[in-house]
Amino acid sequence: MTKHMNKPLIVGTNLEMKYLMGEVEVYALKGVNVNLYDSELVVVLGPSGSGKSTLLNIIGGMDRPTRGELYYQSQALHEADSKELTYYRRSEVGFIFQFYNLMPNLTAYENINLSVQIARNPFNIDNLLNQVGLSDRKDHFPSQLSGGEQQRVAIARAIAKNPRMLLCDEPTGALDLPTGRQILKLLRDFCQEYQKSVVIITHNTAISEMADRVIHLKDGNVDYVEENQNPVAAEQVSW
Ligand SMILES: Nc1ncnc2c1ncn2[C@@H]1O[C@H](COP(=O)(O)OP(=O)(O)OP(=O)(O)O)[C@@H](O)[C@H]1O
Repeated sequence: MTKHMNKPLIVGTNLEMKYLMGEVEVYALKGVNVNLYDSELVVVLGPSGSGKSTLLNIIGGMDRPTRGELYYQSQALHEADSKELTYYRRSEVGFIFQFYNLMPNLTAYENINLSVQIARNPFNIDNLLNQVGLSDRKDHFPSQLSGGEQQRVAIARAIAKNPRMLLCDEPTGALDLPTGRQILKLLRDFCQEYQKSVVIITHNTAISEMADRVIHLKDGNVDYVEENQNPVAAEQVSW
């Protein structure tokens, strides 16, 4: 695939994550290799406990691997100090979670503005609200919005700072099918229009049909990787 002829944005080699539970060592990742590219939508699929969130947290600079190497372009994230990781998270990574994580006391506009204020080269908030179909809801508080609307605000907030990649943890997990499709379409559009890297972790195998690449995790390892030459449109995903 031509995309993969470009230099990868992220190169993770032999990533290991070990937790100590009292005397017991738990390996959430056991030596995972992963590359991410611009303009590519990757789905990470795997059963509960297979290491999906751990991998996303490492790629997003929230945790450092206990072994292995992780590069963002030429930056060695596995060796970065917490200040460097904070800067990386702020400027390069947008996060989207299952339960939106909006500030309840701020309006839709103000929630998005939070991320704009820490950005070097942010997008225009009104344009983004328009793009996610929420111009008429900008002054609403999260409690006045449906789940799908809240998730659209969360996506606008993650995109607003113009990150190089979007990392999404079960972004449609709390939504019905039509609303979930709208969210998936926004993620695909962001990937395509702005040539950004999008990673979606999920239990939902149906979502993998829209991915350019699917990484299957099993018990802390990459089980296998599939490439979709003809990913389906987000509107056609069904579960
Ligand atoms: N902070 C932690 N301390 C100890 N063990 C942890 C910690 N975080 C994760 N683990 C363990 O690591 C393994 C992988 O967890 P992880 O959350 O990455 O899986 P997951 O695939 O995202 O699961 P789910 O789909 O249920 O969210 C699990 O066995 C989990 O219990």
